[in-house]
Amino acid sequence: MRQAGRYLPEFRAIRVENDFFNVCRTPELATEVTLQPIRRYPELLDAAIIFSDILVIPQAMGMQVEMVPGKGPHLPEPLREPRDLARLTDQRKGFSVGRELDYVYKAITNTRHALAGRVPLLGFVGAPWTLMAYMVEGGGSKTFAEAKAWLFRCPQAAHELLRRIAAVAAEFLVGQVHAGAQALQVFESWAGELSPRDFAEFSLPYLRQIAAHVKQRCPDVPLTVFAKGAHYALEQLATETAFDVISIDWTIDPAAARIRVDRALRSAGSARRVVLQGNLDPTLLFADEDTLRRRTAEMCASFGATGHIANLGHGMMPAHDPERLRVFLQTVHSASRALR
Ligand SMILES: Cc1c2[nH]c(c1CCC(=O)O)Cc1[nH]c(c(CCC(=O)O)c1C)Cc1[nH]c(c(CCC(=O)O)c1C)Cc1[nH]c(c(C)c1CCC(=O)O)C2
Repeated sequence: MRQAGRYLPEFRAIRVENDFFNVCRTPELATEVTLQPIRRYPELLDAAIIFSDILVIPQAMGMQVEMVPGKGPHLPEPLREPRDLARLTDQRKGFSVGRELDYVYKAITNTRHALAGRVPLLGFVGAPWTLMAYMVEGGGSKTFAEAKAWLFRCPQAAHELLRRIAAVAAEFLVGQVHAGAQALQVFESWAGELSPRDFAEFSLPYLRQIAAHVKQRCPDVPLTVFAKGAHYALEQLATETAFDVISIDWTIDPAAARIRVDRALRSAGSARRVVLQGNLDPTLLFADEDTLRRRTAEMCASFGATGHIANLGHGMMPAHDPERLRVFLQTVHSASRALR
């Protein structure tokens, strides 16, 4: 998450001249920025993730989205009530996911060529609840009161919006595979704002639909879900969806997550193996090197020798030192060699 980004001076240099979404919309720039971390950490990163943002879907559905430096995403005309759904363009005649988001497909194809097989390329989307939260709040929020009020006050309109976002997201993921993405991730970054009951009603069904749609069309493409803060849903994600990988944040103990997922699969009589991804607290990159090494090795050991993709539990931060990230990456490799 934000493997490319402001912690890298070479990224900041490009952003001086270019607006965030201009980078997303210009295949050469998106490729350049996607490759920056791959070049800086040769042999250490096992995948690249296409430079884009989850908010390209609200844009494709007709909403204006700006990236305000130092503040994050801003949607100047948020959806405030159910009748605002009429402003969205996804149901208008002639709307096409492929046409609206063609620039992402071009960036993916261009980046696949530029990577020349060095590492696989990941595509991604935002999940419906997380995107709805931005579309209703108009940006980030401490409480998500506006978006949650929608869920409780107008559940039908909320489901209508979530269903429409899910349809666009699912088609967009398949299009990314056709453009060259070799694995996919779905970001439900605001899952933790929902109670288990509301996650079951407003998030899980759409995650399930997206996974089913993609798995039907692209059965061999690994599919990851990151539902930040949704510890309570580990078992459901493992047994009630088709995701191959569950990415967890640092508030779940890896060994406990492994046991819970395996137990849930066994009691559901499922023979499938779910991989876990995560989960170092990104703030540990601010610790001294010895602490970072020790905690990274502990994390790898806790996940176990197999079925783990090492990652941070959330995104890189602008103040992170790129050399500390190198220490993390080197330690992941040495720790996993030792485990095997
Ligand atoms: C919620 C979310 C967003 N975007 C994303 C999520 C889900 C993951 C998560 O929970 O963080 C996902 C995302 N955003 C970005 C990527 C590109 C791929 C990568 O390198 O990881 C990915 C996978 C680029 C980005 N997206 C953003 C940046 C930094 C902005 C800049 O360059 O000005 C990058 C590199 C901006 C962004 N975009 C978003 C926010 C909240 C922000 C502000 C964050 C901040 O200011 O640190 C929405």
